[in-house]
Amino acid sequence: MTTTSDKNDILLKDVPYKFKASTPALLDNRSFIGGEWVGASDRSIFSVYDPEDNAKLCDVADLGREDARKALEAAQKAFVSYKTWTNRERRGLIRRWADQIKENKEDLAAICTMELGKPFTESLGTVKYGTDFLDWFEGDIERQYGETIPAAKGNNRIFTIRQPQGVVAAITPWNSPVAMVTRKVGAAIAAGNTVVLKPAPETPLCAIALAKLFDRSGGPPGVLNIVTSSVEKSPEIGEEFTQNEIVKHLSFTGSTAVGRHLHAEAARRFIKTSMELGGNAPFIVFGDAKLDSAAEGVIASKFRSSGQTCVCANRIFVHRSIADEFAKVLEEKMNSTFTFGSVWDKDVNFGPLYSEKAFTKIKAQIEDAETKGCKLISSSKANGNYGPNFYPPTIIKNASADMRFMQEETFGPLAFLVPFDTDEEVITMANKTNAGLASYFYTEDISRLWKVAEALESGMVGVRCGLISACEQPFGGIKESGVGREGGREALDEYTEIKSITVAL
Ligand SMILES: NC(=O)c1ccc[n+]([C@@H]2O[C@H](COP(=O)([O-])OP(=O)(O)OC[C@H]3O[C@@H](n4cnc5c(N)ncnc54)[C@H](O)[C@@H]3O)[C@@H](O)[C@H]2O)c1
Ligand SMILES: O=CCCC(=O)O
Repeated sequence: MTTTSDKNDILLKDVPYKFKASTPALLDNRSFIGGEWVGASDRSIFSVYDPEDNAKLCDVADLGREDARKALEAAQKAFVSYKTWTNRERRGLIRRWADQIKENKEDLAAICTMELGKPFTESLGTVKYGTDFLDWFEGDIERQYGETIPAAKGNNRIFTIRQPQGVVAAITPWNSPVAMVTRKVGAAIAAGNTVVLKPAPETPLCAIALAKLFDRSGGPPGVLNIVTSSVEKSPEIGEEFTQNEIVKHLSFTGSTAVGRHLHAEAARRFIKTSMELGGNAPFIVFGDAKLDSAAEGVIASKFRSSGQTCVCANRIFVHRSIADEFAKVLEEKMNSTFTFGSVWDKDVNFGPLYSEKAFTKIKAQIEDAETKGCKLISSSKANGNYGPNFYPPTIIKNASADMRFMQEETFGPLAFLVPFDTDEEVITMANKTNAGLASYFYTEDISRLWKVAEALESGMVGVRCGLISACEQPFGGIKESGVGREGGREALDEYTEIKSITVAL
């Protein structure tokens, strides 16, 4: 642990500006509690690194359990008045926040590129995706209807209303530091709750920037609070979130292992949870598929964000009759799709992995596949030096069920191709995982389309499309991929309670 010696608030320094920021004030390294920008009460800090070269970007306030408690108290205080806001007033706030993000999209994208290593053009896309959620929630806020229910007793009248839950504690991962925040926090605030957010230690700067924009939009103090923390201190914040009676809803996006732990802890106090966890998506190319479009689907699904999304294809099953031809088509498309280079170059569309840890995991999966006799084909243009965490988009032919990738998320740009013979066999293989987030398949047969879509055990299915993520879609998984849905018309329901009111006439 490092400690600042001067004063509580850590001033931003030593952040290399790799872009011409029109609003440099967006970049900050402090937390945000009750409308104040603060450092850790014990003055500790942690470092954030640039995935492109592993160089240190800056130090950030490393808050602990006491600070998290203060943030929860600030959120509870703010809830007292925020819950009286009309839906139209909340709608205005979400609108202004979305507008602020749109006005500052280049700065925010640049911060995303700095801390995540995402190519700048792709970061702009992720900022747009993040803002789409706020646009969507804004549209839904005024449609939080109740019902009237015919009563069995003649003199009674029953109706329901929806009310906010109170203080929501939110935890987000590093891999999508803008959209995972707006998708979760935007819905909670739109529904009338107040929030304490703990962003990932690897990518806290986007969350801080989003809070700055929220502040500028007239967000009242305490409605959104940010508690930044290191890897080491995150568990104590998790403990405070699950043990403090102020928290009414714990909303987590991240790995299944951490989600399982937090879900169990939250259950002790019957805190409502939303759990958006890991995936292990199957992607099936049936023998009748159009190979060009299936290959485009693989590229969209597998290689988006260098393979680092929860919905990335993880296991690609290809019918044996077309397996060789499909690998060839995929290789050609990969060669013509990707441009490598500095992530700040606007033409570059494929970046490094987010850390050395991720790179090591990919290498282990590759070694496992090579030991078991697989052939590797990497994108032909990827032979420059693109930094220590760069791994090129790669096809692994003739992969088999005994390999590591079948049971663990790859979270990197490795397309494992597994041949199959029958529909029954491939559906059994596709469902043979504890995860159930996304699945994809390509076929031209309408009867197979329905049967397979119904048989796949996942919360989301992409049929003849590799990119399914959208604000209007209920996003979430079954099995060990989580509980609840984010986005879609279900989103605000997650953050409200139904109250039934019976009136005797
Ligand atoms: N289903 C979805 O919508 C979705 C979206 C994005 C990412 N993910 C999943 O997230 C994972 C990648 O993200 P990650 O590596 O950041 O996951 P992670 O579980 O390691 O960390 C997620 C967050 O939890 C925090 N955390 C870790 N241990 C904690 C604890 N004991 N108490 C409180 N907080 C704790 C981390 O600091 C981080 O903020 C992948 O498995 C991916 O599939 C899922
Ligand atoms: O990584 C997970 C979320 C990305 C998405 O919403 O598509």
